[in-house]
Amino acid sequence: MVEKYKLVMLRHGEGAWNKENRFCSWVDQKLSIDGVEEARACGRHLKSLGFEFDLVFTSILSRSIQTAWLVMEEMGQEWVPTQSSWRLNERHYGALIGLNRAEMALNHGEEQVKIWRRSYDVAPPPIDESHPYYHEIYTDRRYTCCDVSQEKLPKSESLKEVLERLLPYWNEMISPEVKKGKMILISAHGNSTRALLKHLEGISDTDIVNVTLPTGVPVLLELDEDLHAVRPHRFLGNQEAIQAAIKKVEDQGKALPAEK
Ligand SMILES: O=C(O)[C@@H](COP(=O)(O)O)OP(=O)(O)O
Repeated sequence: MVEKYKLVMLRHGEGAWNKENRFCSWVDQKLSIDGVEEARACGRHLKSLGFEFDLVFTSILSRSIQTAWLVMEEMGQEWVPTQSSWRLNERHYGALIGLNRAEMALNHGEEQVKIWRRSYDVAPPPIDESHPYYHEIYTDRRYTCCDVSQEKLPKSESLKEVLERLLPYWNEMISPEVKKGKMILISAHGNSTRALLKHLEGISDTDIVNVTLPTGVPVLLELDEDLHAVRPHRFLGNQEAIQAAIKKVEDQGKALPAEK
């Protein structure tokens, strides 16, 4: 297979609740101080590699938008048009939103937490009106401007369901631009990026369990003319540091507190 297009994807820099090891999902947390630096470092790295973007796509959550701004500012490419959609939002973690992963592992077991976090077709229990963040999410003005009505927005999602709501956006808005030869940056989230990687690389339902994304690290995907990946995705940067960052994210689901 011959490489024809390149695509850069990104999980935003560390958010405040990533630091506290809480499921953040559709709660609109800002980047932590470390997350701001991760995003800036990512921009500097992409600049040093000579990337020139034509279009940026983000979710409608601040941490993904803020990351895109910082990356593009460091690159001196602030002028590049940006489009945002709820379809790139993080997976809706339902009733788990706001809960601490290590406490959940203590109460429900590490295996169950891994299933909730990384399985392909298991959705966490849905959020309902009694949940402390329900009203904050569903009365937020940003969800009145989506291409589906508020009542149709998810109350919890498996990775499969994330892919189902993301694919129309990929097919209609992003992939035509890639096919025009535009260099695209997608600044999104751990699980919305996993869903897209699964689709483009043809990762199996069982192998996707082992894909974890660290925050603030660019992911390069090389695609053929039909937009299939010609080789597995590559994380750009210091590979040893990236592997350590991936392990840290995986360890967030262990019953012992993750190392800071
Ligand atoms: O919702 C969240 O807390 C994390 C993902 O959590 P895990 O799937 O890693 O538990 O999403 P992100 O930080 O990428 O927006």
